[in-house]
Amino acid sequence: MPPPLPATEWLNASLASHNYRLLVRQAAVLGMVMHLLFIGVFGYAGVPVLAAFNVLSVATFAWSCWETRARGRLVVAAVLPCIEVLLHATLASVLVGWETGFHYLMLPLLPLVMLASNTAQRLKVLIATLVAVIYMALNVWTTHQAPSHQLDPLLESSLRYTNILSLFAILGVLSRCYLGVVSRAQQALLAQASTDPLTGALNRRRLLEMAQLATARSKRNHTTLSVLLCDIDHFKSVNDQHGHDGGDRVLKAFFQCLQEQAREVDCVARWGGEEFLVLLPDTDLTGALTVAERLRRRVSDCTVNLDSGAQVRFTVTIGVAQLKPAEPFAQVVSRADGALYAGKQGGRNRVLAAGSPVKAVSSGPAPTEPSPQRVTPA
Ligand SMILES: Nc1nc2c(ncn2[C@@H]2O[C@H](COP(=O)(O)OP(=O)(O)OP(=O)(O)O)[C@@H](O)[C@H]2O)c(=O)[nH]1
Repeated sequence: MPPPLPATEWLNASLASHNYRLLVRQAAVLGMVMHLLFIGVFGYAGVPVLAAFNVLSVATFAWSCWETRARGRLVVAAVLPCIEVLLHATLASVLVGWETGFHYLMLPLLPLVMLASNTAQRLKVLIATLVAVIYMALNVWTTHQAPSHQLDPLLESSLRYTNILSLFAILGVLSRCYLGVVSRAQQALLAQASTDPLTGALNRRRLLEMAQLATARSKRNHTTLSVLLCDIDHFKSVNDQHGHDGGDRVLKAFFQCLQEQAREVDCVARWGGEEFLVLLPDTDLTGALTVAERLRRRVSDCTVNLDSGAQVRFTVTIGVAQLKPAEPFAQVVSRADGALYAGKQGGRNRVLAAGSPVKAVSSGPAPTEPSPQRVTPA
């Protein structure tokens, strides 16, 4: 799992995602189509300067579309249409008047600039101020100066309503896009807050949340719930012999083994250091002991190949306990911990059950004592 990223970097990563690239490309294609139509409209209305400008606009949107295909040029692809909108709105307002509503298309530039995650705050404020000044200057200019081309009233209204509709559409799409980015970043942060960055296992905090739910469900539905507390044997010596990186590789391999043995409804969490806790809903002690023994065997068959060429074999000791009625979750963990401790004392590489009712997986008399019981000989 990659190291955790700060929130702003998650946002940047989301903005640079495939979806955002696609959105800019679609907007560029739409811009090309709209400006192709404007070439015809302004040609027909006898405003050759605007018709010619729209030829440039089509070229700009085509360029923007092409930039979305090149890696890392998303900023260029997004900035080109913004410059075009600013120039087009200014020119059109001066030549065919404020009433045509081209100035409306300048308004989405503000949220676009302010939400751009890679731009420095000062630059954002500068650009936003510039847009506001141009907008107001245009309004003042067009209030005192008649447009150089007076359009047919029907065409003027059609252009105005088209521009108003475009404004709503752009703001709607922008809001939807930003919401998507924020919710993806939120999900990523939530996942980060719930998992152990080294192995990808759930962390202790998340496990406790899930355990609270599982305990409540088990008590309400009168179903069983068990826990496995698993601790790698002599892990310190793995670190000592193969370095911390080697130890980390063993931890990851161990988590893989745990995941392979667990069902989808089970929760595997890093409880701390080289200790993992597995929560087994709808599982009684007998079932939990079976899972634990399978896991113990799987781990003892596992070989971790390190970059140094060394091969590491390791074993695990597992304490198993079933939740008793009315028992808090911390108590069942504490009993599993007691069994684990006894397993370590007894020689390691074994599965021990704690509490009552106790049943051994291996053949032999079923233990009757609530104290830790050895299930598997080392
Ligand atoms: N590489 C690595 N080591 C860790 C990590 N977290 C804890 N450890 C190491 O895990 C070791 C745990 O050692 P001990 O508690 O003495 O246990 P042990 O050597 O496994 O001995 P037993 O549990 O008694 O079999 C310590 O050396 C910790 O530094 C980690 O994230 N990565």
